[in-house]
Amino acid sequence: MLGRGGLASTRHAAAERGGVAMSARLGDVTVEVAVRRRERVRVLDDVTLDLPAGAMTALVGESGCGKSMVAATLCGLLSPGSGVTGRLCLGDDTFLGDEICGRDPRWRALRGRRVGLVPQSAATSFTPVRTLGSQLDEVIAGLDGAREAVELCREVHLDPDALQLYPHELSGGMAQRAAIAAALAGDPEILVADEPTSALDPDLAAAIWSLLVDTARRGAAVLVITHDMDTLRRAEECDSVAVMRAGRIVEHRAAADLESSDDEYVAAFFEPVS
Ligand SMILES: Nc1ncnc2c1ncn2[C@@H]1O[C@H](COP(=O)(O)OP(=O)(O)OP(=O)(O)O)[C@@H](O)[C@H]1O
Repeated sequence: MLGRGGLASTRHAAAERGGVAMSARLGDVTVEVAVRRRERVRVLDDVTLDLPAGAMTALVGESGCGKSMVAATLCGLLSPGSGVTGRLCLGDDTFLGDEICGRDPRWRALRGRRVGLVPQSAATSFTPVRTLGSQLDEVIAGLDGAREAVELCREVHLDPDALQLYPHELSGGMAQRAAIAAALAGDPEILVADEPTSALDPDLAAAIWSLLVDTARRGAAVLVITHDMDTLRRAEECDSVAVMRAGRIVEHRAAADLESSDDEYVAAFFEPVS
């Protein structure tokens, strides 16, 4: 049974913030990251992506196509020195061009509280020298979270005994669930999860997908970046899937429509594995 504590609290948080659930939109966003002095590489190319409140969106694409860059852009975590054009709307806040990078002061009130990230490298998102419990407590206190660490653990199907452990004592799957717990601590209205089930067995992966779908159904805009096409196929409640290639979104539609796409690259993602 999935924890329901966050259900009420996300609605409550949204109500306190004005009653309007937040959606996110990337509009014509191009990102170039600095690789050497005076040299930049284009990693996102004119990306437009709508993440409506209350909807679960998946983002798929070949390795290196820019999925994690979309996550970093949505969370204001692009590296300093990146060149950005376009527009990012997070609820009523609009960021233009380089404001998207993350140094704009408005990001401080947004990160964690309104926009949450489950990073791809879950294990390294915790410091190795402190227990998971002390780190989760700190995140909850910093974000004025409504739920305690034990409650968050139960919500993500992690045994609360794990709170006593140091990060190196967690399995990959435990670290992944701990990172999801940390991302949920501030009840964000926009949740970006980068490969949240890559280290989980199929049953746990399905449970985490249900949790993410629930998070969307209670009003959050949820983006899940994934290679886990089996779980994605079973997640019937996923509202739409965006497919990326070489820094661009090539299609964004309901999963059922993408299966019959004329684009071979897109259709290949949805072919059943024999
Ligand atoms: N800091 C950086 N400096 C230079 N290039 C980078 C940097 N970070 C990412 N890239 C490049 O940006 C492109 C997109 O990377 P990204 O991590 O977003 O891909 P991805 O689709 O998430 O891949 P994967 O599925 O393997 O995680 C890649 O070509 C990568 O090499």
